[in-house]
Formats: sequence, C-alpha cells, structure tokens
Amino acid sequence: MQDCKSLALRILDALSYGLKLEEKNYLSSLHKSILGPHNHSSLRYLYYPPISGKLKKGQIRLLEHTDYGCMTLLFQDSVGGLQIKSRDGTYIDACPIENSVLINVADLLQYWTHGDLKSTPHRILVPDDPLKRSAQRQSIAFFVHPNENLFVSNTLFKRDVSDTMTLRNFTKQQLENMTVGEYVTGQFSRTYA
Ligand SMILES: O=C(O)CCC(=O)C(=O)O
Ligand SMILES: [Fe+2]
Repeated sequence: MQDCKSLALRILDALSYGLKLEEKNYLSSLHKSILGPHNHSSLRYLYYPPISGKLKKGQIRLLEHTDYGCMTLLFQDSVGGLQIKSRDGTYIDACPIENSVLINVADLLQYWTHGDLKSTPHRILVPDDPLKRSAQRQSIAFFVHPNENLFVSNTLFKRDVSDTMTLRNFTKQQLENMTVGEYVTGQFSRTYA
C-alpha cells in the first residue's frame, strides 16, 4: 500500500509538471492523505473465475465504465481481456505487459483538467483463447482519491466560464459546494446500492 501511495504521488508530480501547473507539487499535495483516515483511496483485489462451457466470442466480464476518483493504478496478470475505449470510440486491447502498471485517468482528473486528460472508459472481455478462458484472471486495482475535505470544484484548474465540463451527471451548481468525500460516498452508494 505504501508503495502504491509513493508511486501515485510520483505520477501526480509528473502530471503537475506536464500540465504546467505553477505549483509543481500541486496535484500530489491534494493526495498526501492517502492511507490516512480522511481519504477514500483503496486497494481492491479482483478475481474472475475460470470459464467452463461454451461462450460466444466477445462476451463481456466487466461492463464498460470509468473510475470515479483521480486515477487508478492497475496491476494485471497475464490472462488479459482489458480493453480501453479510445477517443474515436474504438476499443483497444490493453495487453498485459510484464512488470508494468497500467494507469487509468479517472473522472476527477478529467473534470479538473477540463477534459485535457480523458477519463478512460474500460471493460473486461472474456478471452478468446481457450487456455486463457480456463484460467482464473486476477488483477489488483489501487484507486487513487484526493483528500475527502477538498472541494470538488478546485479553483486552481479553473479556465473560462464557457467551459461546460462537469462531473458525472452533476450540474456545475451542485458541484460548487460538494466535497470529494460527499462525491465519493455518493458514488459508492450508487454503485453498491
Ligand atoms: O479487473 C480489472 O483489471 C479492472 C477492474 C476495474 O476496472 C475496476 O474495478 O474498476
Ligand atoms: Fe475500472
């Protein structure tokens, strides 16, 4: 967990640099509370059991979605099946690469950057290869969230008033006084209701 936190903070520093933010540690400073009591970041182990019997090609194991925090670090095994949707709407196989971590931008980062960084729609397909089908698939996701007391409408990223970017289906007005904690717990209860 500590290593996931360190990696997340390093990536956030690289992003602050890439986004040319004046404060070079700005994004990581919003996430210093990871692993503390005021932060909803979590590590999730995912298990997909082996598949027996016949299945049509291209069956979906996990429906397309975007993650709702800041970003996600994903550690896949070698079975594969993860696909990400590109900006033109086509799916691309995100084939597992040994000793690598896949980073998915999530909704908060898309919202803050006004869509410059795109929250990646992704899904998991059942593999075509019968050998891979009969194997279990395991993956570990570290969902990176900022401090729960931060306001979702973060001023540092504000650009111009004509920007229509919002977050999920909230209006700009609703987001005005919403903390990250309220937003995240709302999404949890919507997802797991
Ligand atoms: O199983 C995976 O590799 C991805 C899981 C995922 O996208 C999620 O839990 O949000
Ligand atoms: Fe996901």
